[in-house]
Amino acid sequence: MDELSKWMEDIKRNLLSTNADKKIINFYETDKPYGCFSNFSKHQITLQNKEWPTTEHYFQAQKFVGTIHEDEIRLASTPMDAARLGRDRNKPLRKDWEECKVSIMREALLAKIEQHPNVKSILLSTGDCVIFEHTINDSFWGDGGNGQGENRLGSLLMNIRDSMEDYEPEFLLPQWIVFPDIHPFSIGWRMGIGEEYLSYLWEWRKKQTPEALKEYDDYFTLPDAWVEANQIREKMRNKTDEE
Ligand SMILES: Nc1nc(O)c(N)c(N[C@@H]2O[C@H](COP(=O)(O)O)[C@@H](O)[C@H]2O)n1
Repeated sequence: MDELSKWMEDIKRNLLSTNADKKIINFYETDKPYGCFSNFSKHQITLQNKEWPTTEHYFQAQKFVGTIHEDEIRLASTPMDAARLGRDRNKPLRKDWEECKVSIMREALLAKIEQHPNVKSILLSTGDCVIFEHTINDSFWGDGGNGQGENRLGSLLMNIRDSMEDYEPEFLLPQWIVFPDIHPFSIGWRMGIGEEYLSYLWEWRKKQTPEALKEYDDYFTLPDAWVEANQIREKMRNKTDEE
């Protein structure tokens, strides 16, 4: 690599490593961005020659493997029902549950990711972001809502992501997070570091699937100043078209 190319690579590396602490994806509700990471998301999996409506159904049923409760949970109408049945302590919980529950969760997540290419592409698109199941309802699988939880579900997702063959750690935050002081109408987006960043962001976006970009755009919502600027731009464009 020649001197100039090396210098440009260094600039790019420095630019993309800023704001690393903001590379965070919180998920929980299935109807919110990155909700496909939740075990309650409606992604059917096939495991052990059986179909499971969600990873939650599979996970909860494995607490009673080999008993009538396993199929009872598999056939539950919703993941919430499956969780309720699985948490019923009147049922005979398998003796080794504490030792095997994390590997069973991993098995279920792997099946979901391998059997649903859209979930796989969304997971891969998170690059080197830290993924949290963000909820006060769970301090083992989730982050406890205050970051003090163990976040085992988020960690498993990251572990699977990072070991995938086509994994690329690159993840670019939206421009308004990286350069909050550059106004949407500023010349700063058409020259210098702002323009440079937009070109990297554009290249990165081109590598993502439409499903992954939808999650990204829904998660990183435009700040008011950018919404207003886009509306003004749109008005100006329409006016020019009319003339
Ligand atoms: N929706 C919901 N409500 C709760 O109260 C929860 N703890 C969770 N977390 C999810 O529950 C599953 C594990 O349940 P167990 O408590 O180990 O039976 C797992 O899918 C967590 O992500 N979700």
